[in-house]
Amino acid sequence: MAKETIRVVLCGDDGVGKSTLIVSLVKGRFISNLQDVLPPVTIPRDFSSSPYSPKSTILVDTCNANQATLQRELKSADVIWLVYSDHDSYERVSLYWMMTFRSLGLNLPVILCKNKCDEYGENTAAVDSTDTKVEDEEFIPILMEYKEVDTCIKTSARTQFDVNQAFYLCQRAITNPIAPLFDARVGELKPLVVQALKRIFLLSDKDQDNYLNDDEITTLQRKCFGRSIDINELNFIKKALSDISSPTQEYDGYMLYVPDKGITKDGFLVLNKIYAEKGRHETIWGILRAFQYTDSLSIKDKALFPKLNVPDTSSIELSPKGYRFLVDLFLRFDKDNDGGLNDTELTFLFKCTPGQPKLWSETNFPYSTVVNSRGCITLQGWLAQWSMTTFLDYKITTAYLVYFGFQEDARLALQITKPRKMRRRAGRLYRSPLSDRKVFNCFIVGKAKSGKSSLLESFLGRPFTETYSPTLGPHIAVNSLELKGGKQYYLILQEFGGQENVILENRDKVKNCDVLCLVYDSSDPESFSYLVELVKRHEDLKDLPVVFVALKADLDKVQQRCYIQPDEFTEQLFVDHPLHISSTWPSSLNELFIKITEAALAPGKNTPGFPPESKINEAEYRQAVMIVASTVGFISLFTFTVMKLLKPFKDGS
Ligand SMILES: Nc1nc2c(ncn2[C@@H]2O[C@H](COP(=O)(O)OP(=O)(O)OP(=O)(O)O)[C@@H](O)[C@H]2O)c(=O)[nH]1
Ligand SMILES: Nc1nc2c(ncn2[C@@H]2O[C@H](COP(=O)(O)OP(=O)(O)OP(=O)(O)O)[C@@H](O)[C@H]2O)c(=O)[nH]1
Ligand SMILES: [Ca+2]
Repeated sequence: MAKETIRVVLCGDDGVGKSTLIVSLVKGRFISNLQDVLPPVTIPRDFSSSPYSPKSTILVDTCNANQATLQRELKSADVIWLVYSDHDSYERVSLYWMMTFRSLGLNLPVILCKNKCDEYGENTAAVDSTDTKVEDEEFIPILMEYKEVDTCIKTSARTQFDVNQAFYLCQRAITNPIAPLFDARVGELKPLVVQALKRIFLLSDKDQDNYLNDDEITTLQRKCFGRSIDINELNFIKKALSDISSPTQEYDGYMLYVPDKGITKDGFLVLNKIYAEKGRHETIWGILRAFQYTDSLSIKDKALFPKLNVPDTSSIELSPKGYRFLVDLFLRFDKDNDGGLNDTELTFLFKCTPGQPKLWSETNFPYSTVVNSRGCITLQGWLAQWSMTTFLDYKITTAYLVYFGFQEDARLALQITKPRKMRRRAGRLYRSPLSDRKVFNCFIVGKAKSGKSSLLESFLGRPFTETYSPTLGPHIAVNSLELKGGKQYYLILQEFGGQENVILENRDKVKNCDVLCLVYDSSDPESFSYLVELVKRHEDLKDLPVVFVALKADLDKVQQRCYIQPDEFTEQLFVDHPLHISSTWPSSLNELFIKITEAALAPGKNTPGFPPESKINEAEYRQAVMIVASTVGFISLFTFTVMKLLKPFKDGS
């Protein structure tokens, strides 16, 4: 609840018992002959209050002698406790008080209270049973006419009858407001509430048979109210739903409850509507809040987008808990158990969300990942897709986990990888090996028509096609793969179409690239010079691990029309010669994807410009000899070392 303090302003005609009610509430007993106006009284939240109740509630007494003060107090109120006690003061409720509130421009909830009810019955015990009818007759026209009137209640400051309850209703008008839930004029739940409750029904219908069975209701009850439902209460609800949907009743023709199956979605909505009509707003709010709804009936941003401190060079991955939740979700929605989610199943899965993430439609989901022969996303693809989503924009993941009904803090479904460390060699920095990451991002760059898209498609296990259609914008593919030893990784491959240069100039994008895959068409003589130019143009790229690839190995290899041939070029950069592969040879592709992953895991070995360790040692050694050879001390030391090394040989021989 946003409000920490709420102000309850008591008003009503002279002598109706305003001051006495306040004292009665605070002291717990009746005191007569009080001063006209009491100073404001602050009542702190007690330990038994709900977490949504305010920290403190201020009760403000008023009198009618000073109109200016009265008006000022009314304007500062959060809720008005309007008291009357007899026929005359009742008449003035609509003739004077409600009019006054409206003319002052107050749009506040009003709790209408008929005090001194001890005077109407012979004794208090009798009051609530015999007098109810009269009260109802008095209250109904006011409730009908003034939507501001939240609830009506009768009290007795003398006998303490329902004084606490009246106070509670004042608080409730703020903490569990009815206005956002129910449209009193048309007598229906408001559309946003209906939408939220439908989503809650979907999430609670675990076995997805469209009924809430006893177990599901019990689980829902425990989630919302922290206790299990009483069997009698449950039977009462079922009977009530059956009764009101029987012939000639209000919901004749509706299916609200089906014996042995459970409560239907309509039944669930009608039940909540009845709660609203009966003034049990807090029950509806209890349900909504358990599912993270705010007072404006949207899901809390704090739940959708929890704060996460992510170091600049870390990445975000799904935790085992996150993967488990997504596996369960997939299996639950794969109704026909064929290992793929078809359109209907996907639509149903996304029903409790605002629709598929924008990122997904932009990346041509499900064709961004593995689909089966019927074009349905498989479990492998589903997990790969979420691994990619989490890597690219983890906020999408936390939000959707909440939409899907992830019960805990969405952060528990994620893990932040260690910040990337840098090492220094020969005066240059390079990326340290990684041990805690399993999702890697690889950029595939190369001349148009060199075969990048075909590579992405084969990565997803799709058959090779001869037809060429140029890639205009970015194109992404994600899949899992296993390295020797059985460790599983996810690899995101991206090509950029016409935007290649723009992306490679963007430092943030390059920072998030784990491996750069430089491809050329070994059957096209004009293909390699493109890469040489590209490496020259973007100096930054030399800090990334790179893998050179010669595509279309099934076609005849030609001499590259370039001042330097591919093998020579890679040698100059101290990286491996291009790997020759073909999208028509699956085993060669496998080799490549493993190589890419290994380059991501051990970036140092694949970063251009670093001679292999042995060559460095040789160079350093030669340098050392030159520096120290002049000193005699070194020579003896050196000789000593050599002798030590030689000795065991001698001994052994
Ligand atoms: N029988 C009965 N008398 C009550 C009750 N509450 C208040 N009274 C009496 O009604 C009279 C007026 O009570 P107050 O509390 O002064 O009324 P008020 O609304 O503050 O009146 P003003 O200060 O004049 O605006 C006192 O004599 C109270 O003892 C009640 O619940 N039952
Ligand atoms: N023989 C043979 N042809 C290939 C191979 N890979 C791709 N092709 C063909 O080469 C042409 C271009 O392939 P794409 O994968 O679209 O090339 P691209 O690099 O994505 O092209 P752009 O999107 O324009 O940059 C297509 O006609 C493919 O069928 C291969 O390994 N062998
Ligand atoms: Ca008073």
